[in-house]
Amino acid sequence: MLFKGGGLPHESLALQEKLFGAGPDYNFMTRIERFKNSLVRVQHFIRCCARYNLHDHADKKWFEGVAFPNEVSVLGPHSGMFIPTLKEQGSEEQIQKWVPQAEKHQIMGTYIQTELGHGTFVRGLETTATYDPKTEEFILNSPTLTSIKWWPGGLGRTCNFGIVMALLYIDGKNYGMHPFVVQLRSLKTHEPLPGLTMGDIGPKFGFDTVDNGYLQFNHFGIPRENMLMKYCQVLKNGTYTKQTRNPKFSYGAMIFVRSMVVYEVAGQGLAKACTIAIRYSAIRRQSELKKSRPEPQILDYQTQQYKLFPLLALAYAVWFTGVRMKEIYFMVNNEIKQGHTERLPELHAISSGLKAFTTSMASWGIERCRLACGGHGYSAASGLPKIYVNATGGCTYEGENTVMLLQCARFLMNIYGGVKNGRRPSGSVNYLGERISSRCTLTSEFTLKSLADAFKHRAARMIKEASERLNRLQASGNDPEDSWNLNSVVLTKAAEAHCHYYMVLVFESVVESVEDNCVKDILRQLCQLLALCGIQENSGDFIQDGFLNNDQLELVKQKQLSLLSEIRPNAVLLVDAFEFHDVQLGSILGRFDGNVYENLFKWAKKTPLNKPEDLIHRLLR
Ligand SMILES: CC/C=C\C/C=C\C/C=C\C/C=C\CC/C=C/C(=O)SCCNC(=O)CCNC(=O)[C@H](O)C(C)(C)COP(=O)(O)OP(=O)(O)OC[C@H]1O[C@@H](n2cnc3c(N)ncnc32)[C@H](O)[C@@H]1OP(=O)(O)O
Ligand SMILES: Cc1cc2nc3c(=O)[nH]c(=O)nc-3n(C[C@H](O)[C@H](O)[C@H](O)COP(=O)(O)OP(=O)(O)OC[C@H]3O[C@@H](n4cnc5c(N)ncnc54)[C@H](O)[C@@H]3O)c2cc1C
Repeated sequence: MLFKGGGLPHESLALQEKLFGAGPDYNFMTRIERFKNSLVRVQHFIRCCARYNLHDHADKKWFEGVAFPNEVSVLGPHSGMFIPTLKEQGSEEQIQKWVPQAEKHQIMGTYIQTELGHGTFVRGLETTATYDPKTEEFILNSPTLTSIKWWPGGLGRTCNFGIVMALLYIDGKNYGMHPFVVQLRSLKTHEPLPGLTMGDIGPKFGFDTVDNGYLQFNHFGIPRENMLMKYCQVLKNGTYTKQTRNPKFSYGAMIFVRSMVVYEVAGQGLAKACTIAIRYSAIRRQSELKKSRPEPQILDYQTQQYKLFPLLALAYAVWFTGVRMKEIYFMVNNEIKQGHTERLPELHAISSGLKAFTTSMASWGIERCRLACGGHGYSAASGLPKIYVNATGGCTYEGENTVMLLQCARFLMNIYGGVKNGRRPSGSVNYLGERISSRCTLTSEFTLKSLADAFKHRAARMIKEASERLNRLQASGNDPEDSWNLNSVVLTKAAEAHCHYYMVLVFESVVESVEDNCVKDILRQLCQLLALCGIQENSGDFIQDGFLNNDQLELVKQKQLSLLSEIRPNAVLLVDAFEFHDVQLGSILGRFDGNVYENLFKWAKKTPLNKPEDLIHRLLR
């Protein structure tokens, strides 16, 4: 690991200091300046990776965090979607043709699926790719206004290639959604190729550094060899062949990004927000805790601890869960490459569920961190608004969270139905094969095992009840689709309970794996706090069937509050342990040296509005 802990080559840091510190500050730039500045950093990043021979994924990711603090560059869709889709869905010949060019950034690609009229419902997408055996071409077309491709990152001005998801038609027959490699722009002039209308979709809530764009096809021909043909082929004469029963293999890129989003977006975003809010809360002194005593650190107020320490525990939980999610993705993906696709449904379900669960929790948590920092939290100097607007995009892209929870719920209903027919579940849903014990083992000791068992009980009960309610709705005369819709709120909650249990279980396993007793004790406190807050915030789920009673809930609340003061002495160390470099944090409130006020004043004086300009003076006269 070359860079972990900030071993960044000096000139890159100097560049980052210049770009963020001494030079034009992101916060003082217009959208176009931010976009152009990002492109400069993309070029610098690519040169540094070549110069320092950066190939290790973790090193590149760390360096990306410095080069693009709390923002996505066009490298996101290029390396996170375009290249993986080529590798996963391309034939050997196609991989050889395009992947080397893409990895050398000779071509820059994106993933082009969403349309003006459809994003969630992939089967409702309208762009067509009609095979013409005479010219041995696919003719791509946007048949309607709503079929215009809309949102893909980098599509507006930057990318010259893309993977286009389109409906394959041969001899009038619709074969469904397939991926096609499409050159979008001339490699010489960078102008859109004839038959393509392209542009940027305009300002957004965040993502200022990415040109999310639109693309309209007007009977645009591409060679037959440009349909990615690992799993399905179209022969010269138009014959369609396929090597997989599962039509969802073409959805593979989405599973990859969902699996990465848990760590890269939710985990990193929440951990950074906690770092900023907790460091600032140790710096900021305000009000009077005791008469005639100095103003205390705001971190000494119990309410401030109650706001931030559960989020710190959550940040650690999402971080560990994101690491586990990546491990599972690469393990199952390797199995699939060897033809073993049995675990694809579970991978789809857990990646959909955790992507939704963690990005929702992280968005809520980042905003709570901002609110805990008073007025300076509302300043762009805190870095928190930028972290929020970029992280919260993860609740929508790669599958809107409600829809993703319903996909997870669909899998849970299938598994639960199978258990009733004698099938033994395994992996992340193995607990659904166990008898649900109504006996609560929680004691005032609050062992991690007893806490995890409480979340297991809650998830199993809610999944069972969702399944039974679905059956009752159908038994009372509703057709399957209406029954599903009338049960969808209950289904999403059951999916959330499953993901919540999964996250507590992962955290418990990490704590048990730690050998250093001091670290083990501190992480155990965080895991306990995570679980106790989960019980308190969802207490209805735990008392509904009598699993927990009021006395036990009172014990939960007391333990939760006592943990706050136990965690207080280590709170700053726990955020320092994330090892974010100041440039990665992008926050004056969260500076490692704690020198907030002096730098806040310096920063404010640099704002363009303070530049003496006749125009403004004239306006103000
Ligand atoms: C670029 C990032 C790089 C790296 C990541 C790191 C960090 C991220 C940082 C920044 C991100 C930067 C930019 C963001 C980039 C964003 C890109 C996008 O948003 S791309 C577009 C994403 N769009 C979607 O996700 C659309 C969501 N909709 C769907 O996926 C499908 O429509 C849906 C699954 C909802 C329904 O599909 P449908 O065909 O209708 O199937 P149905 O529900 O009927 O189910 C049938 C059957 O299929 C199973 N199934 C569904 N999907 C999959 C799948 N993907 N894999 C496997 N199986 C699947 C489903 O479970 C069901 O099975 P059963 O019949 O129940 O057995
Ligand atoms: C920052 C960002 C980057 C993106 N990058 C890309 C990219 O690179 N490539 C790309 O192809 N796309 C990209 N997208 C598009 C993204 O994938 C879609 O926005 C997303 O899939 C949601 O689809 P939609 O916007 O059409 O919302 P819709 O599908 O119209 O959903 C709108 C709302 O309707 C409700 N809803 C919809 N369907 C259901 C259902 N079945 N059950 C219950 N409720 C439902 C939900 O509340 C949902 O929020 C990006 C989007 C964003 C915000």
